[in-house]
Amino acid sequence: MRTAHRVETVRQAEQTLISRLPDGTLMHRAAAGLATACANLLGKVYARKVVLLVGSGDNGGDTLYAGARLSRRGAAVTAILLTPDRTHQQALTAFTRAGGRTTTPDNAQHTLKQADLLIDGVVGIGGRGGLRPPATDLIRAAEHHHVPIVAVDLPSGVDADTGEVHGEAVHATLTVTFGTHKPALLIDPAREHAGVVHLVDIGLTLPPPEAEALQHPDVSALLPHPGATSDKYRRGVVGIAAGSNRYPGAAVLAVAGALRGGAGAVRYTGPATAEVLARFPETLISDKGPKHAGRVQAWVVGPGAGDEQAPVSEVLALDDVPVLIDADGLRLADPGAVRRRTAPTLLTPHAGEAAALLGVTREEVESQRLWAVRELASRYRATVLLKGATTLIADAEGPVRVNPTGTPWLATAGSGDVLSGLTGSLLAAGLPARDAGSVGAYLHGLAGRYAADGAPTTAYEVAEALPTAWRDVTG
Ligand SMILES: NC(=O)C1=CN([C@@H]2O[C@H](COP(=O)(O)OP(=O)(O)OC[C@H]3O[C@@H](n4cnc5c(N)ncnc54)[C@H](OP(=O)(O)O)[C@@H]3O)[C@@H](O)[C@H]2O)[C@@H](O)CC1
Ligand SMILES: [K+]
Repeated sequence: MRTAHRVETVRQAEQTLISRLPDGTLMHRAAAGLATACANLLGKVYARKVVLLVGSGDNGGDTLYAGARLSRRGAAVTAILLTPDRTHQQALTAFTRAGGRTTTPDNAQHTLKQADLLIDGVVGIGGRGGLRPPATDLIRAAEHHHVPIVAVDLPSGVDADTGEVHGEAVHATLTVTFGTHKPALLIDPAREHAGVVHLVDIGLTLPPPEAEALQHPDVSALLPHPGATSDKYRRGVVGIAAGSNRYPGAAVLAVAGALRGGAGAVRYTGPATAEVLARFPETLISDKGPKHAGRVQAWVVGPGAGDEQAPVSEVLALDDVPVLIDADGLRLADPGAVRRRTAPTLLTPHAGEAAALLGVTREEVESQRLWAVRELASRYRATVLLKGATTLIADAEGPVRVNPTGTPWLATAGSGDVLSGLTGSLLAAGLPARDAGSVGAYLHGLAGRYAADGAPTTAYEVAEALPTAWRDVTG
């Protein structure tokens, strides 16, 4: 599990540790890890041209100490001091003693153009707002000349706690972060600025995180495993109330996902019975609507529903069964009925649907994803899975789960229907809503990568790749 903590939490952990250690220990640990990561990226250090962009805080201090280490290993290191009168003095002394040179922003263009590497020490967890001049022009020049950039702790200009970006921010090749990830390193749009993220352990003891990203072993531990005695009912039956005369395909795709999600059986109700049975004869069919459909351990409602209100209301009224609401169902669901539910409810909007539910623009959701997912969870008293390049899964409180496995190829028609069926199946198999959402998104993203393999793919192929993703995770 990768975990991310807010700035305030990091600072508290730092204070606790610092009081027990000699002065400067943490900064030296950070700088040592940073220098090693830069050396690994460079391949060979000797005679390489390294440029440091040094801001006014400890982030600049880390950068100068790392620059000193690289200089001692034979690199030609030049520090551009953005605010010379506010530079970290001890670090600057160490840097110049190690043979590093300094320059001012006005004289830096030529040095930058020739650099093999730029280390971004403008600002770290103490930053507010986007880049400021003259850093803005220098970063633009480095990006223009394709100089690889290593960001120190965070890409300068991003908001550490929220992943928001107000103004311009560095686009790093590699971010070397200290002690723990920060939410911005997991959550878009900031995450896209971070490149590869490398964590340096500096010995902090940390409380529960603000955000967390599952990895293979975490997902494997959460997946349902049938025992010798489980029959189809013990493994869970998932009900799918989806599709309409206009969108029968959504029902087929939701069932396709549900059949690969670990439930023992899939029960379908809706107008696309013929289409579903033609593709999946193993589906149990009910023509009486959700209320009288028989035993079901979780319902999925909404994919391709069009304007069919009745199934959504019926499912929401089933108070002892977990429910996943997707797509048209989100628009049709009565917010009061969702809030009053006592069994778990999982809402799975994309940014446009989330915007409609919140009464804001899609752009506002895209730029404030953490806020949007938390706000929806709190307004609806539900678990919310906000789809996107990095899907977020949140309850009103507790760590937000960030799914790292997505691929842009998943932005294809019907892909969300597969996800809703799959996730509903995991709910029926007994996973809590947050786990079902995060495991569903993880497998779905991985399946998307297998199905696409670098080329366009279809939602149906994503569903077919789910067993491969499952085996990959558990193997
Ligand atoms: N905590 C830990 O465990 C450890 C922390 N460590 C390191 O310390 C870093 C935090 O250091 P920090 O607190 O000195 O803040 P930092 O990020 O350098 O910036 C503050 C300065 O930047 C300025 N400034 C603000 N916004 C700006 C902008 N947009 N553009 C330009 N400037 C801007 C602001 O000035 P002002 O806004 O007042 O003008 C202020 O002077 C952390 O990220 C890590 O690298 C490690 O050594 C190991 C242990
Ligand atoms: K930085």
